[in-house]
Amino acid sequence: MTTQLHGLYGITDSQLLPDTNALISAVEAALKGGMRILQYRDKSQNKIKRFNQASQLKALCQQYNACLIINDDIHLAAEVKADGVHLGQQDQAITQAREVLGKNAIIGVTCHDSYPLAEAAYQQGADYIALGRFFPSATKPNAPPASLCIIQQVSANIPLPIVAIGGITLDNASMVINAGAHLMAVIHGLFASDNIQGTAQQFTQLFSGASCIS
Ligand SMILES: Cc1ncc(COP(=O)(O)OP(=O)(O)O)c(N)n1
Ligand SMILES: Cc1nc(C(=O)O)sc1CCOP(=O)(O)O
Ligand SMILES: [Mg+2]
Repeated sequence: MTTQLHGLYGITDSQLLPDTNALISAVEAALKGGMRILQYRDKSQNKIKRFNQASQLKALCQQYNACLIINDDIHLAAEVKADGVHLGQQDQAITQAREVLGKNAIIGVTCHDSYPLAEAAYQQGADYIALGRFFPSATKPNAPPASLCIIQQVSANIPLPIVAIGGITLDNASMVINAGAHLMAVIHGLFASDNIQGTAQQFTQLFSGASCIS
């Protein structure tokens, strides 16, 4: 598997897009606009809905040569043959994800504003480091704030792609890119847009050569 982690990283939100048809249409619009990495994030306990939605998103992402990452749930990632999983500091361990998903899986880890957490994630075999939140977030208003300096510090010392998250919009995206972020993880700034395809296109144009080939 050849994987380049770069560009727009859309994340679904079960409150913003509760209906499966609306979810699939919104994601397809973002894929048409150039998004090549998608995270399925649904905090509900509805296993059947989560499996059905994640399976449909896997097929859709495959159609567009895009990666599907599952938030929090290593076993759902395995069940739907997703490309990887995103783990927070309160989620399961990287080693456990690697054991279940194998060496080619993409494992991303939330490191907030912390260099020691980023260093630990790198040592434990993470594939990308997520930092944030950089701007006020409509989706997760209580996420701890991060300064742009952490992007510079991590990119200077750790050879992994950096994902910036939290309140990212077309207006502020260039700040995280200029600081050294390789991917922008976006929920509201993408999926709450009236024109998701056009917004994805504009985010994608901020990068060149974004792709995720499996
Ligand atoms: C790309 C990306 N970065 C950070 C997060 C947040 O993960 P976590 O801290 O586990 O919080 P939840 O998303 O699970 O509420 C993420 N999901 N994706
Ligand atoms: C899921 C999540 N994690 C964050 C963190 O800082 O770890 S911020 C966040 C929400 C991102 O959504 P939006 O683009 O709407 O702000
Ligand atoms: Mg989590």
